[in-house]
Amino acid sequence: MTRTPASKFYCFKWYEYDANFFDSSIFRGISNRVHCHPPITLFSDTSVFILKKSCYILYFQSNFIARGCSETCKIWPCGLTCSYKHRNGGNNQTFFHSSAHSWHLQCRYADSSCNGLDVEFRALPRKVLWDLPRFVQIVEVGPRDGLQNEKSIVPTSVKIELIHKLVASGLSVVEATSFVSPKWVPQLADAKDVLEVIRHVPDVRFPVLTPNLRGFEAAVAAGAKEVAVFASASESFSKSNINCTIKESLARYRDVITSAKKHGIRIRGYVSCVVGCPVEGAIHPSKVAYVAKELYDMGCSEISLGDTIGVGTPGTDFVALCFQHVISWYHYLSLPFKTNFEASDDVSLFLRALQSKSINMLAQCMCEKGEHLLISDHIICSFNCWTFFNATILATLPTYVIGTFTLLAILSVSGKVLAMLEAVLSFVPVDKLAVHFHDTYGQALANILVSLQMGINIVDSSVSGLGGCPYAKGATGNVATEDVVYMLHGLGIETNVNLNKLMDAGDYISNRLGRPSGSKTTTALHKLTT
Ligand SMILES: CC(C)(COP(=O)([O-])OP(=O)([O-])OC[C@H]1O[C@@H](n2cnc3c(N)ncnc32)[C@H](O)[C@@H]1OP(=O)([O-])[O-])[C@@H](O)C(=O)NCCC(=O)NCCSC(=O)C[C@@](C)(O)CC(=O)[O-]
Repeated sequence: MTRTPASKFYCFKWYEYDANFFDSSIFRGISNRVHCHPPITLFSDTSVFILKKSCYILYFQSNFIARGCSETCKIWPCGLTCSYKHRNGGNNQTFFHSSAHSWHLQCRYADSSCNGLDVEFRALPRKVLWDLPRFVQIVEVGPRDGLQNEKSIVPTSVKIELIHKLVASGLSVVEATSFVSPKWVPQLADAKDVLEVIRHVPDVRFPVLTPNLRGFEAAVAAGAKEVAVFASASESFSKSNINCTIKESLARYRDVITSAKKHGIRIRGYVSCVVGCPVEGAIHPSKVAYVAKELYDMGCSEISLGDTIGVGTPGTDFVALCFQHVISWYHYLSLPFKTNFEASDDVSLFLRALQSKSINMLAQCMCEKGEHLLISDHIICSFNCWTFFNATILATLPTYVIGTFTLLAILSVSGKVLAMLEAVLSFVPVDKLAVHFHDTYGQALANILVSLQMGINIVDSSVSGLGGCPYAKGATGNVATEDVVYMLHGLGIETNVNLNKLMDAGDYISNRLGRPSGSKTTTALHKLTT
């Protein structure tokens, strides 16, 4: 299986089947079914395919599917009607499918009426879950993120016992506490006492939060071997959480990181509000990419992307899909770029980026020029994007209109996890990224799954779903570690965590806090055993 990272197309050969496959009843069954649907002419969401002597499938992200065979190899832009020559029959036939959900329809349809499609069904999991990691590193944040929001002070001994229980379940990274101002977070005023006891536990990493040099020095004095700095992609949240602008926070963290490097201390970097902010609403991916890049360039060994208020949803939206289509059209038609968009040089630059590369470069362009581009927002107001959903019209529109449309599409992707990840991945290697989802809207597991599909294999979570940020109004707890482990094990992904022991830890802290566990897995399994 090969992957073309530059364009974010995924291409893989249909390697189970050789050319004989196309003569088989399976293929004929599918193709007959497909022909029952009207051929598509426009926007078949993400279906794009390459055909050679054997069959290749090429698709955007997790969507597909179209297939066929031909003697020639050609990449078709999304949504074009495609004719191909069947190697035996020689008839030209239209073979694209027509809608975003075509894949599901196709399979179900085939199941009810075609023989021999079992093979097709057995291949399903591989198609859907083809790129998941084998191992996921869980970063347990319960003792810090989970407890920091608790109103009544949890005794230090309880915090220490909780950490021991979490470690006993197999968790090897446990964020233990914060060396922040006790005036700001009174619950964690005992950071030194907690760390001094647990730091002797072998083979476990205990990162602690440090908001400034003062916190860093206190943490090192207490025996910290790993610290975490926490910036925000939202200016408003930065002010309410750490009382400074994003720029000021990055300057502070530069000092912390410089000092940490001297001490040989590992640094984790957080970016908060990566999809939404309680004050500013949707956060543009370019802002997240900018902060993540800064932290990474400074020397953070891992960047954790936090959906602080849990508003993110996994998917891209229809407008964003259209954005992808626009790019395809540009590539396919090699449209000339009349940079007659006189509004600003930045827009011209942006259009050139659009012409030359993929969404990655656009994200980069947005990151560097984002401020100016956003100023150009008014330009897009006069356009109604729905007018442009027809690809034929798109192809004939003056370049600047398409550019405008694209701006609109980009602006509309805010609040979506995939778009955010894609922007960040332009700057930070995937193995240096972690995700940190609060579960306010019940989207955390879905967001984790798409993050895994994007190649990320470090996931933050909190035992019993404890947590919430004292400075993020309305935010509830992190996704429960028990639920994450249950899902990962269900997917066949290793975590080295024993779910029963983890639930013990969850029960322990829930009892101490006097409320039921926030983990659905724990609740369900307890019901079974009582
Ligand atoms: C950054 C500050 C300190 C600025 O706070 P400030 O008031 O602007 O700073 P200051 O320098 O004026 O200090 C105020 C007082 O705190 C003291 N102080 C100053 N620094 C420290 C320190 N390190 N340790 C102990 N004490 C400290 C300092 O000495 C002074 O004491 P006073 O002179 O008034 O007696 C403050 O805003 C703060 O501590 N904020 C932390 C807030 C916090 O912990 N939020 C939750 C964590 S972030 C989060 O949850 C998000 C995350 C990471 O989980 C990811 C996600 O979900 O998105």
